[in-house]
Amino acid sequence: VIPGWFAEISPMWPGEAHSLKVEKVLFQGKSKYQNVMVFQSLTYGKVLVLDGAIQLTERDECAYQEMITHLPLCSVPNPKKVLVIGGGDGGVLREVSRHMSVEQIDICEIDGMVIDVSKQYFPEIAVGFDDPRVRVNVGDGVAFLRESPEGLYDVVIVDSSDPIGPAEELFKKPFFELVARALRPGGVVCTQAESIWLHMPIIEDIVSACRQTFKGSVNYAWTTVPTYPSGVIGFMLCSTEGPAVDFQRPISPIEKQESNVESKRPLKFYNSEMHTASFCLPAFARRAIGSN
Ligand SMILES: NCCCN[C@H]1CC[C@H](N)CC1
Repeated sequence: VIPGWFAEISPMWPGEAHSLKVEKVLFQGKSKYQNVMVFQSLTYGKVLVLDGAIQLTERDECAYQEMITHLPLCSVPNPKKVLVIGGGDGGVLREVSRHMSVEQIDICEIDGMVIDVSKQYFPEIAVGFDDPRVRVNVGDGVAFLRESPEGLYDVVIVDSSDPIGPAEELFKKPFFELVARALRPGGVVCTQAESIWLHMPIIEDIVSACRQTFKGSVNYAWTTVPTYPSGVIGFMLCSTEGPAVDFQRPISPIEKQESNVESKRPLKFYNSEMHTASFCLPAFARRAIGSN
């Protein structure tokens, strides 16, 4: 370890470790589920770390939060009911609240410390919790879905950490089956789906579980996030049987919504071209994932 630097060392990405120069550690804690740390970096703003894995930095969180949210929400007409599993930093909530058609935003985050720490150190991200449509549940997303009514949600967003630790169950078929049950016909789920450079075997397992579970379309999209391992992150976009969803052509371009939020805080990353482009895969990934 180099003094003054945070190195993201993990068995999830052996032999490599993205590093950020640390100015000051602002918070260190241990919740019921994981180690939580916040530090001020020299060039990426404040950084949130869970069990040694970078969850977000102020400088590039826009790419992840905007893509994971607007890829699903701009793929269905008039989304009204949205569920976020994970997402305790509030960034996805902030992005969902841009959509004026949305009436109800449920969130189920397992670790209350993540919510508290985000509100204290990342107010620009935790602002998502202020939206009156948001209903917060602190608990396990699997249990939440077991208790939620069938066919309730238009969109489910699974904004999870990595499949090591509290999020492990969120990458397996039984969880996807609970998500499919909670979605309306033609409803859409978007999940955090790791890196095509680092996790092809994991992604292939996720894709095959999703193909067995979601009888609409199953697509993989990806984008660039400099501070995530290998500098990219992917998303599974799946729809249940019902009205067809064409993920590659956004039907409700968010940029054109007359929401007052847009004027106050314009999108930094997502637009319709990036939406369509995010489903284009390099040859090795297309061969492994396929597309339909
Ligand atoms: N809501 C914060 C983002 C959580 N997703 C991250 C994706 C990349 C992982 N290595 C760490 C979590």
